Amino acid sequence: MEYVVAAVILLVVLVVGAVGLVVPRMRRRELPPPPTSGSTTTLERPPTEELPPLIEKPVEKPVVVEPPVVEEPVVEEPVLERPAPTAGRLVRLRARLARSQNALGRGLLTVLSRDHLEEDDWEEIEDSLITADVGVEATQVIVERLRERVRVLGTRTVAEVREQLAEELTAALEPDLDRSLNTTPHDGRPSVMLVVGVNGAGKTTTCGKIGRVLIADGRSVLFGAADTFRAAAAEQLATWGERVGAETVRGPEGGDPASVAFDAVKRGIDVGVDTVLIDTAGRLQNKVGLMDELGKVKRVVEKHGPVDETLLVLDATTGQNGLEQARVFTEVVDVTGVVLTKLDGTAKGGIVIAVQRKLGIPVKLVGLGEGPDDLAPFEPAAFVEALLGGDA
Ligand SMILES: Nc1nc2c(ncn2[C@@H]2O[C@H](COP(=O)(O)OP(=O)(O)OP(=O)(O)O)[C@@H](O)[C@H]2O)c(=O)[nH]1
Repeated sequence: MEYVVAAVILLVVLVVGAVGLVVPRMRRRELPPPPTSGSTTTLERPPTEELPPLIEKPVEKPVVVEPPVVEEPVVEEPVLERPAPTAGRLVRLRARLARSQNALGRGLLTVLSRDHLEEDDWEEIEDSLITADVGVEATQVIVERLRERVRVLGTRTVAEVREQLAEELTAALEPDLDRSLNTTPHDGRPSVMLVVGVNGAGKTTTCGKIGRVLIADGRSVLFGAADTFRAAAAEQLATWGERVGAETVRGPEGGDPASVAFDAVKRGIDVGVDTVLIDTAGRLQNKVGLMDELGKVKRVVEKHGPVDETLLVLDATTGQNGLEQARVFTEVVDVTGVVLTKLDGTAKGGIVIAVQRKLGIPVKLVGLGEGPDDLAPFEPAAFVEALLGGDA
């Protein structure tokens, strides 16, 4: 009997043990399969960074006391411009001229390339020059001389005749005339330059450009805004001055131009500049008024000493008409040089020859654009090359 009881107990123990082993295995089988190495499933790690820190340190933030923002006025140092050097300017600006002169150059070269120059051909050459505003008289002289040279030469090539025409045009421009500007101070005072011309011719702009030319060449300049008729003119001139570091003496709008001119020269003497440039008004509606005003400006300025240079500014686009206006000025003041502006805007560059011939005054400067450095000392040979549109 005892054996039976012992056997039953043993059986129960075995059964309980077997059940204990089987049940956990069955549970494990119900779990999802573990990820294999080729699977794209990504292992998700617990975001350790998101775990709360074990000990939270209190973050000490410095207390910043922002000063109140005080806006200081920005003092801008004026940046002075450096004008382009004047040497070789005409050659540099030649393209401007050549562009508007193409018709003349091409026309002339077409005629010159003909085998035999007949009477009609010479007339065609004359017409081309007259159309370019060279002037009838000057054209006749030029063509006559060219014909003579071609006749004497006998055989000729286009290049040779073109060269001879260039020489004749250059000769008509009197290359030996003195075209220098009288801008050197003397007798302990600055050189004084008056700039005159009809309104719109480009006086104020030219004054500014000349100032830059002089400064580029190492001179010191002072502007006198004696065009009190147009308030904007004084403003315009002062702006030119600020850009290159030249002082501008101005007067009240509608004030006495002679008084501004006088003050400008006085100031120029006091501060010891090299050149005083005086811009004047150019109302031509009333010739008597203009004569009176300009004459007075000149007389008053001359209380300080003689005017050294009087430049007449002429708009090249007004052609032969401009010549008549120019004459009025030569009657009032002793014009020593001509500035021919806006040559970039006309195909009639021949006006330079006509102006010099009619007025008997050298063209000293030419304006070839609105840009600040678009003013060039006049060089006859370089100008003619641009006129004919060939190689220099
Ligand atoms: N294309 C071109 N324009 C020029 C040239 N010179 C001057 N101008 C322009 O001509 C216009 C008249 O120039 P101003 O200098 O104001 O003429 P102004 O003679 O002083 O005129 P007033 O003060 O009214 O007597 C301006 O728009 C200039 O930019 C030049 O050589 N070429």
